[in-house]
Amino acid sequence: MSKILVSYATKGGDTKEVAEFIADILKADVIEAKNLNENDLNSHDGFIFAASTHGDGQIFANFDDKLGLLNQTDFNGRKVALVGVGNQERHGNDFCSGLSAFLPVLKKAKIIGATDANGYKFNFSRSFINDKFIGLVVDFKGDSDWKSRAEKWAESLNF
Ligand SMILES: Cc1cc2nc3c(=O)[nH]c(=O)nc-3n(C[C@H](O)[C@H](O)[C@H](O)COP(=O)(O)O)c2cc1C
Repeated sequence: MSKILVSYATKGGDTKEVAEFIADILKADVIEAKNLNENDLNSHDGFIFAASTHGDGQIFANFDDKLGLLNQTDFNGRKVALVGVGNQERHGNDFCSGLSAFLPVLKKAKIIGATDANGYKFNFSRSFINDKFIGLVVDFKGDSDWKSRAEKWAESLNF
């Protein structure tokens, strides 16, 4: 069985809750991104990286600080799924845009788990590419049903 690591960055705890919920379903290890190191990356077969969007559509700083580490990692075809947490009503011009910061540093990874925009209303997101979000996006404060969305998504992943 694949050994999966969920790593998350959160400002106020929303992304932590989402990450732990998903990790529980997949029986995955969980680590906060600020503690993520090379050893963690080398000892797992598949990954879920979860980050909220802050600032002007930026990935939350604690994962921004780890993008260099991810860039140096040879994912060698290993699978990575992405989770963005944001707020479509207040930040509909950049809904979960920060998630897109992972794309340039995940060279050689196989990115899985793209989703469609069903149920969302937003103007723009840098993470919405070719009519798909590049991963799961969660409107934590605006979507009281985020758990069923996240559960379906987690169960659909083929690590
Ligand atoms: C200053 C600030 C800027 C934000 N900018 C965005 C944004 O550009 N896009 C978005 O989707 N959400 C944005 N949000 C909403 C947060 O991503 C959202 O509240 C999220 O649930 C926070 O998760 P966290 O507690 O894990 O950091 C912003 C929130 C704050 C406080």
